[in-house]
Amino acid sequence: MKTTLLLKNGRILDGSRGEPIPADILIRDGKVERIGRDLSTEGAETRELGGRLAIPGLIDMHIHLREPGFEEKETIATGTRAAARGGFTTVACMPNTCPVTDTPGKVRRIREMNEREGCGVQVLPIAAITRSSSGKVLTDMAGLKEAGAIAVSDDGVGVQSPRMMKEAMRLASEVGLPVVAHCEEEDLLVPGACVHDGVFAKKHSLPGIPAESESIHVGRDILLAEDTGVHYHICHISSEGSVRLVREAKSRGQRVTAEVTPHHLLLCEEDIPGPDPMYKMNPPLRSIKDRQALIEGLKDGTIDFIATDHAPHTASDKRKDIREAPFGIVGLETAFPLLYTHLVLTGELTLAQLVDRMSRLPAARFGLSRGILEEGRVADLTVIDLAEEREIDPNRFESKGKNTPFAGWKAKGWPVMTLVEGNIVWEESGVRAVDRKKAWHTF
Ligand SMILES: NC(=O)N[C@@H](CC(=O)O)C(=O)O
Ligand SMILES: [Zn+2]
Ligand SMILES: [Zn+2]
Repeated sequence: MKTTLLLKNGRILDGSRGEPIPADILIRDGKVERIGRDLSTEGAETRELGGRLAIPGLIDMHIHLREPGFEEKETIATGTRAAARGGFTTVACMPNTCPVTDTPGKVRRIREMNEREGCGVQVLPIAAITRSSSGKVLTDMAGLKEAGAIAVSDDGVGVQSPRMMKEAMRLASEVGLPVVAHCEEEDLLVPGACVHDGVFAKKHSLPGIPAESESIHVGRDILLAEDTGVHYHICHISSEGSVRLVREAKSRGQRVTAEVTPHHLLLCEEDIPGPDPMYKMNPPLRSIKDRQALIEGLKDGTIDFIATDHAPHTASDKRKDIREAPFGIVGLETAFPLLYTHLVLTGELTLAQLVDRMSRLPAARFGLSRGILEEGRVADLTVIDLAEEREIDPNRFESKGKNTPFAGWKAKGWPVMTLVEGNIVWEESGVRAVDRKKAWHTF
């Protein structure tokens, strides 16, 4: 049942605007009906925002929900709750489940499971490029699209054969699906490679993953995509070389987009305290130079937006030796506060730029009619408390995955309420406490 909801005294910031404006938001029938001062409506359910920031619902185009097949790591129920708690109203889930999402029926099943078990967050399935993501036979992309897949990806592995990739791009272009690429050339990997092939690997005598194993695929795919006209999107871009290649392709007007994760923006190999699997993810944390190139690329638009690559694993998975433990860390419940605290408050990005790169831009690049907070739009929005500082405690995550290197970090900018299509899907108790001055971000 859709109700009328009135959010009082918010500060509204949409990535496309520069400054937040103080206003109330009236939501009716799942849409933003009015944004303005001193709104009132008989009988509306009301929330006092106390000057807190209201932004378009965050959008994460790269997460792993693990269901079906790996329910001990995450389920659609727990993963969508983690998304809602992190302020995300739309997430796109990768197909590396068991079985791999590689048929129209499996795409439909994810959507049905989300209808039944999800907490209300919009889940957009990404289907596989090749059957079982084994790189050999293309999937039925027309059928996948018809079933509701929004893109194709073999995330978890790179498509090794350039011929296969070229065929995939031709087909994807024909049916109108973006190709979302996990860029990794296996010929450049050594067995057990688990961290970036750099100073940390050397110090701990660990087999390394070279930066070129990513960038060689980025370069290859940009060349392959050129005359197919496909929308080619690069997952979790991590190296300076890859950023340079994307910048060059964009300067020629090619339809290439890229995402970067919070952890690659905030950490590099020098921040890894020891051979701890909590710092093991693919691609690995690279050099400080790579990290700086990612921040630069995000600022100048070479990198289009931020995606968490939320990759939950069990505690026993992550207790293994770093060579054996699986790659991946969770991200949904810490992304916004970490980036606000460590990129906005430090002056690297403006708040509006961060919001834009986590809402409007991912939506725009994938043609989703979301990510903008204005009258007449779908009421997907998130309320953020910019003032209160809290420590990251994985035990309080809604996600089953507690695998984060950010445990114990202090951050500000916590989501306190998340609305999808006008329904409150997550609300923190205590949100009503009002201390306007404290809640306002100073510009
Ligand atoms: N990023 C990771 O380290 N792991 C992902 C796979 C992937 O995104 O490539 C996973 O599924 O666990
Ligand atoms: Zn990947
Ligand atoms: Zn991934």
